[in-house]
Amino acid sequence: MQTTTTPSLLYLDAVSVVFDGFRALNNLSLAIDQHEMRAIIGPNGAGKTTMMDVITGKTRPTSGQASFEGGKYDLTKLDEASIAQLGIGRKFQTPTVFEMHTVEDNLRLALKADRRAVPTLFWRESRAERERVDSLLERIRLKDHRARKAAELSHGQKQWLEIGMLLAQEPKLLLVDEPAAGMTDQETADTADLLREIARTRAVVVVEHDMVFVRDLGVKVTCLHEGSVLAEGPLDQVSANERVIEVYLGR
Ligand SMILES: Nc1ncnc2c1ncn2[C@@H]1O[C@H](COP(=O)(O)OP(=O)(O)OP(=O)(O)O)[C@@H](O)[C@H]1O
Repeated sequence: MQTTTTPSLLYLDAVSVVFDGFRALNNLSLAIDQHEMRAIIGPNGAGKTTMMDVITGKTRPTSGQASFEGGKYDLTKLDEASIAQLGIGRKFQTPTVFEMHTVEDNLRLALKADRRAVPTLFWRESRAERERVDSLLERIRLKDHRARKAAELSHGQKQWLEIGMLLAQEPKLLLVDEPAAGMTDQETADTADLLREIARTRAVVVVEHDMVFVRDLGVKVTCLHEGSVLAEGPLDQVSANERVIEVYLGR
């Protein structure tokens, strides 16, 4: 692989993952640009989670290449912590916030884990920290809930808080797994807005089954099937693809 010539932020090249003879990913190639948001769709078992696992270093490809920042880093050679440190953040489907802490304390804790942070004396009181918490609260629409315990938030608000905690670490690429699952229609629409805002300054890959939400995102869509790309392009084009209808949308 010519790791130095690709301009993409994330580049998967012919990645295969074989579990006990079963090909969860089969020659999967995918390129994500800086500040691009991409929606990944596809039927159960298509390989979406396995693809995220390869990107984050949880699963090693059986063959193929995965690189980050225009080929600067070979993700297949790094462990999960090092990949997170490079600026790849992952949001799993179930929110994992500190329920007994307030919303703003959750964000403060996440700021301390800022992968770029230089240890600062009296960091707790620092004005920079307060400003960052305020700006994150604004962004994730929880300014009026800052002093509430995370446990008291709605499911959707908890998802936003966790996204805020990931943003505190200033990822270059944010991977988000089914953010709209279990959300109200309004929360779903707000989440699409939030992710669009986030994608102005970083890349976002969203795995999602909710087609209303995917339409709201208004971004390029990749449909996976049996571990490979079945179709890729604008949602209208992908959703008109006969094979996509057959294996996924027409169910
Ligand atoms: N650790 C593993 N060992 C064996 N098989 C696995 C393992 N992880 C995943 N698989 C299989 O690989 C295939 C792809 O799974 P994956 O979870 O990536 O699909 P998915 O597209 O995320 O599906 P869903 O939409 O249901 O989350 C599935 O058939 C799954 O059973």
